[in-house]
Amino acid sequence: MGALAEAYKHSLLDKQLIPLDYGSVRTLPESHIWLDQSDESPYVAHSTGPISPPVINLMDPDAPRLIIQACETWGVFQLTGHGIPTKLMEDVESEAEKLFGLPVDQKLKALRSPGGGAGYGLPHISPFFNKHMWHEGFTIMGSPIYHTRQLWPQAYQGFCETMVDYQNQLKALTEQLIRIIFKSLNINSEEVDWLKDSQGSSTALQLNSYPACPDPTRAMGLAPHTDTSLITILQSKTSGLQVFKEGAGWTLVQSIPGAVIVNVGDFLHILSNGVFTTVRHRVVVTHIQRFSAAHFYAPPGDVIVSPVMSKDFGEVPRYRSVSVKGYVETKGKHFEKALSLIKK
Ligand SMILES: C=C1C[C@]23C[C@H]1CC[C@H]2[C@@]12CCC[C@@](C)(C(=O)O1)[C@H]2[C@@H]3C(=O)O
Ligand SMILES: O=C(O)CCC(=O)C(=O)O
Ligand SMILES: [Fe+2]
Repeated sequence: MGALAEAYKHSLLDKQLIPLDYGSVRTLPESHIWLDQSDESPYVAHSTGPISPPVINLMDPDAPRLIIQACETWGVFQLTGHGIPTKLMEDVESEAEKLFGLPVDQKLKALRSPGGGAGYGLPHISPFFNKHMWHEGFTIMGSPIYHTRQLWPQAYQGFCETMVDYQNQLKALTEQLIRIIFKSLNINSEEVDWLKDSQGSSTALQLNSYPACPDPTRAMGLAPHTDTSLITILQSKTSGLQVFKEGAGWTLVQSIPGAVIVNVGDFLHILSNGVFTTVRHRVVVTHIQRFSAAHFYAPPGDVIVSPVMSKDFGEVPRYRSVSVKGYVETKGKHFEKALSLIKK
């Protein structure tokens, strides 16, 4: 929990956004047609593209080098050999399927309150767009019990156990990756208090559902964004995520069974003085419903993030120092402009 709970708090105050009853919609409503938004149109790329992000096995002795390289070139890679049990990954997916399969009235009982971070609802970034996304999400920050009880007054335990187990394992995996990455940044993990005793770190688990869509090429699953995190780890059985790469455009990340997708977030971008790419990504939809689970990790709110200075990462800082809290607030107010607002 922590600082991430404050994300987009203010942008939501004036609008209560409620997901559609997707199951009952036969044609795409005007409010959900994105076609006119030129190069941002979901229609542009439903294909894989000639190149795609690297696949890295964490057990490979060469993994650290490959990870650093991927952070620079793509800002995203797929990871195998990560140790997250297949059974747990499957359970997360099937619990998500159960949750989003509930009747709308039931799901609305766990609706995110205005300005609240956790619960059921449309993406937090929705107020920055004039069209709605073809999406419904369930955000977990800290214990999932409060909102899950509203969904299943009696039978919330199985869901909660799976999510808590997943949160713990994903947090540990994220911290393992951070240690690898910090080495290349010349940061001694042993001297980073919040990493040694990660109590204060902020995490969030986002379950995403992209309902079956009657008109996929004109709808947007999740609008282009970069993540407000140090690192995000994503799982999905089905493809749908696209990443933007300079020179290649929007590229579909083909799902590999058992692999997770790791992406660089804004904080790692700042820390690396802009050398690691905070990857812009979005989600396309199809006639078939898709689920994903994204785990966000950020340092505690009062930690100051400043670009590291070295031969490899530059002698001149490209960003001003920011507190995690302060940046989350700037992102919530200015979204895409947040990084440029803290440029030197
Ligand atoms: C911890 C986070 C990170 C959040 C906000 C908060 C909780 C949910 C995350 C997402 C999940 C869906 C995409 C996104 C863009 C959104 O709308 O909500 C993400 C956002 C961010 O990465 O900025
Ligand atoms: O569903 C996906 O593949 C991506 C989700 C995502 O980008 C997010 O939750 O931030
Ligand atoms: Fe994302």
